[in-house]
Amino acid sequence: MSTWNAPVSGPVDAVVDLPGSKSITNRALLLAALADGPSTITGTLRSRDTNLMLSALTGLGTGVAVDAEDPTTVTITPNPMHGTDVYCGLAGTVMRFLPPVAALADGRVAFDGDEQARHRPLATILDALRGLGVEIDGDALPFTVTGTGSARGGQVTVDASGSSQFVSGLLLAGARFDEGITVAHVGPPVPSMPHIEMTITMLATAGVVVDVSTPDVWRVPPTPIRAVDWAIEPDLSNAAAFLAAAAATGGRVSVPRWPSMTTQPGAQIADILAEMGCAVELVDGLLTVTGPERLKGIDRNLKEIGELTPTIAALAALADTESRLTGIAHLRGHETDRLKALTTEIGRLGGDAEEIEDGLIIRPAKLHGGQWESYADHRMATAGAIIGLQVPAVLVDDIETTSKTLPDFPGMWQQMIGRP
Ligand SMILES: O=C(O)C1=C[C@@H](OP(=O)(O)O)[C@@H](O)[C@H](O)C1
Ligand SMILES: C=C(OP(=O)(O)O)C(=O)O
Repeated sequence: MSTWNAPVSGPVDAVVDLPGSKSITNRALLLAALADGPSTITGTLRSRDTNLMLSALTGLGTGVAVDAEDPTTVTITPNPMHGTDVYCGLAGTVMRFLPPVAALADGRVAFDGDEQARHRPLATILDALRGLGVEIDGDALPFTVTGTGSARGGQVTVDASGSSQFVSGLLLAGARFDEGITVAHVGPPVPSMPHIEMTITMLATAGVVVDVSTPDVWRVPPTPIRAVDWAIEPDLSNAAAFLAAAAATGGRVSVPRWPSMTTQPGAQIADILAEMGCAVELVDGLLTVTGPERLKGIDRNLKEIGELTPTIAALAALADTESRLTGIAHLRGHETDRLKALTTEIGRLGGDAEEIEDGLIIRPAKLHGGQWESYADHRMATAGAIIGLQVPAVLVDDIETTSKTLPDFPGMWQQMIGRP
């Protein structure tokens, strides 16, 4: 683990091409492994979270062939699945998406992950699978799923207010259950609904039509999952951190290959930056953000786009007016308790951030340099980098943790500010 002196920068002027989306990559890999034939995936994100998914699928028996010249082109060949050990790291998409897949394996699948991952909520999905007759030992990491080669499926009720990934996980594998699956949510609203839309849209592309005619109920029929040669979009949530650099420095950042239609909630960063005072334009797939002289705070419910919070909070700490970020109580169960982490770290630099029941209030304050802890959270590390563009001597610990979803964040950042 190394301390990284976040570089200060004047107005940036850069084009930043982002690697593939974590969320789309891990869904595509999983669907390909359960499909009715081989699939080739292009633009595959190769980062810690997606490499963990690839290792887990390999362990379960799936054929994985990586192109020798282009590691982002991966061919997946489905095979009957068997018992193995699955290491989840800190990846929500691995620890929540794979237990239903393990239920289809013939044998004992033992899951474990990083120390911090042992504190992320999992019981909801493990209890749901138990309710469908799957043998599971444990309520959090580490736990085991003992599969019999098939799963009955059926109807299950969950409280998914802690994470949309509980619903996505059940839907992604549900078509392969004997009776399909019907998931009903009962409880406070589900966060990150666009990520459930992403799941439903990708299932539809693979020939699985999810019935969404009743609110908060998702019905997946038992049907084959078609093989699809997926082309992965750039990661718009990671793009957000680079676009934020334009906002923080009064500079300009463009991201090519910005999809005209997408299920990625990260696309909403464009609206948010506009509301904070940036000029935003999308021309022929190139999204360009030009930062203002003075950033405005924002009053916004971020329930749908919780994963953008650290990026938005970093900008809020640099803004001239107060920000209220609400609808994000569930961030306490992300990679770390992000509400506590952001409040603590912004405060350590002299900022004024207050944790409220479902979010944060961030008031204008003069910031100074100091230590910025990452808590093994990639988005905390990038939030420190954003503040460090304007505030000298922000020392970000464990910058390597950004490799969870980006293979070379420090290199890309240096290149963006023109100091490779
Ligand atoms: O399904 C997905 O790919 C994700 C869903 C969201 O999780 P939560 O609903 O737990 O916020 C999001 O924050 C996470 O980064 C990725
Ligand atoms: C919440 C996140 O990740 P995970 O997929 O591990 O839940 C995130 O990337 O912001």
